[in-house]
Amino acid sequence: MVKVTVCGAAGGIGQPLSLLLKQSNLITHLSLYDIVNTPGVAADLSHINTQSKVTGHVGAAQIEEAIKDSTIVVIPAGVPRKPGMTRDDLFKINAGIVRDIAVAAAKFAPKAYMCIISNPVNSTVPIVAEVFKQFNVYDPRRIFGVTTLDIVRASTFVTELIGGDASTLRVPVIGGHSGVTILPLLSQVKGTEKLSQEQIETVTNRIQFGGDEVVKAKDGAGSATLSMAFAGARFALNILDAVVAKKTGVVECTYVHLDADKQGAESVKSLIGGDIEYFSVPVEFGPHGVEKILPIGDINDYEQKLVSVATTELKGNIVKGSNFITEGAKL
Ligand SMILES: NC(=O)C1=CN([C@@H]2O[C@H](COP(=O)(O)OP(=O)(O)OC[C@H]3O[C@@H](n4cnc5c(N)ncnc54)[C@H](O)[C@@H]3O)[C@@H](O)[C@H]2O)C=CC1
Ligand SMILES: O=C([O-])CC(=O)C(=O)O
Repeated sequence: MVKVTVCGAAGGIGQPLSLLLKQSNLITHLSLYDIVNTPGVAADLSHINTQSKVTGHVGAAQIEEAIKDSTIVVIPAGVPRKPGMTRDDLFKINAGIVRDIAVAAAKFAPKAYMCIISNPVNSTVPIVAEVFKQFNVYDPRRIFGVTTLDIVRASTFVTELIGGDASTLRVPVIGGHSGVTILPLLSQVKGTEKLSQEQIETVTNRIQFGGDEVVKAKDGAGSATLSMAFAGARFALNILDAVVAKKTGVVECTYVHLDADKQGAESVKSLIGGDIEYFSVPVEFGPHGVEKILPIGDINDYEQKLVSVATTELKGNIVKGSNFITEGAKL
C-alpha cells in the first residue's frame, strides 16, 4: 500500500495538490484530511479513473484513520498571508495546527515522509522535528520543508532573462523559505554570466519575494495556491520516485535538519557556519528519504553576503519553532 495523506486537503493548495496526486499511479490510497469539506472533495476526486482509492476525513476525531500508516504526509494546513503580513506573522495560528498534525503523524504514521508546506516553513519544520523527538520516532531523513516553489519560480524568472526552457533549467535555491532567507545561486546557472550585476540583484530579489507578488495580486484572497500545488506535487512525487519506484539520482533542494546526512553536511557547514541546524540544501533521495546532502558548490562574493544575512534570520526562526514544542505544554 502506498498511502499519501494531504492535511489541509480542502484548501486553496490542498485541492489542486490532491488533484495532481490523484494522477500518480504510484499512489494506491489518497487520504484527504481537513477540518471542513473533505467528503465533497474526496467524492469529486474519486470519480477520476486513476488507480488510487480516495477517502475524505473531517476533524480531529477522524485524523487517526486519515493518517494511519501513511507513506507520505503532506501538510498545507493553516492560514495564508494577507497583504502586509510576513510569513512569520502566521506562526501564531499555524504553529499549533502543524503541531497537532505532527502529533497524529508521530502516533499513527511514525515512518511517514513528512512534507511541510504550512508557513512559516523555517519554523514549522523544527516544530514537526521536536514533536517526533518527543514521541521517540525522530528521523531527520524523513522530515522536509517544501521549498520547491522557490526553485520553480527561480527557473521561470531566470529563463525570462536568459531564454531557454524553464521546465528544464535548474536553479539551486538554498537557505530557508522567507524573504532574505531564500538564496538562489545564480552564479551556478549557465547563461547568467551575460547578466549585469544589477540584473542579478533584481532577479534575486524577485525570487526572494515572489510570494509577495502573488499575495499582492490576490489582494486579500490569499497567497500562491496553484503554483504551490504544482511544486508540492513535484516534491511528493520525487519522494515516491525514490522510495517506491526505487529511482536513483532524484535530487531536489529541500529544507532539512543537517543531521540528515552529517558527513554530507560538512561541506555545507563550512560555508554557512557550524551552528545552524536547518537549511535548504540539495538532497539526493533514496529508500530512507535523505540519502545524501550534496555539496552546495562554489558561490561568489555576492552570494556569500546573502548567506550571512540569511543565517541570522533563519536561526531566530528555528529557535522560535523548536521552543514552541520544547517549552510548550507536554504533548
Ligand atoms: N511552502 C510554500 O512554498 C508555501 C506555503 N504556503 C502556505 O500553505 C498554507 C495553506 O495555504 P492555502 O492552501 O492557500 O490556505 P487555505 O486557507 O486556502 O487552506 C488551508 C486549509 O487548511 C485547513 N485547516 C485549518 N486548520 C486545520 C487543521 N487544524 N487541520 C487540518 N486542516 C486545517 C483549512 O480548513 C483550509 O482548508 C499557508 O500557511 C500558506 O502560507 C503557501 C504557498 C507556498
Ligand atoms: O508568500 C506566501 O505567503 C506563500 C508562500 O510561501 C509563497 O508563495 O512562497
